[in-house]
Amino acid sequence: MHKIQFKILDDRLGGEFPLPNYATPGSAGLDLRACLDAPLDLAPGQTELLPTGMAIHIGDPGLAAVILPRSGLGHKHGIVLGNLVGLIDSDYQGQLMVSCWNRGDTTFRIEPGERIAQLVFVPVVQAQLEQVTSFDASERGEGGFGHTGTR
Ligand SMILES: O=c1ccn([C@H]2C[C@H](O)[C@@H](COP(=O)(O)OP(=O)(O)OP(=O)(O)O)O2)c(=O)[nH]1
Ligand SMILES: [Mg+2]
Repeated sequence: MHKIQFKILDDRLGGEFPLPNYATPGSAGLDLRACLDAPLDLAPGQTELLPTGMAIHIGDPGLAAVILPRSGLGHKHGIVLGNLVGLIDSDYQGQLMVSCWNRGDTTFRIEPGERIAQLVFVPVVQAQLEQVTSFDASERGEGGFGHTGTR
């Protein structure tokens, strides 16, 4: 288990709002909570940047974190992320923010402390780009975007 430093920026976190934790031993994501002062009604098409009340410092360039939608909110209520996926750099020390987008057709109420998205830590490879003028041939070559067909 990796150790990642975090700071509580909203006193309700760890009090009335539980700290992020893995819901089951096999869970990949830590749920992030909307640290709102009052319920927020997100109208169809509306996007709001919500604070999570916490900051992390990953500190290792070989790791990053991604913020992903919760499948229940996304599928049943159309509550996904305005940036589709949030990428948290290993040197970011600010508050984790969640861009919440209501892509559905009904208003959705987000309650203070509600679990709105999930945080997944992922390995990262930083690459040094090496400029060339031609590549060794590959089977695919420049084919893409459906090149291999649909069946
Ligand atoms: O959903 C998100 C996405 C990003 N971030 C924070 C952490 C991340 O390290 C930083 C920058 O994100 P990104 O590089 O994706 O945004 P940018 O538009 O390229 O901003 P910057 O110029 O600061 O890199 O913002 C969040 O808190 N939530
Ligand atoms: Mg960036």
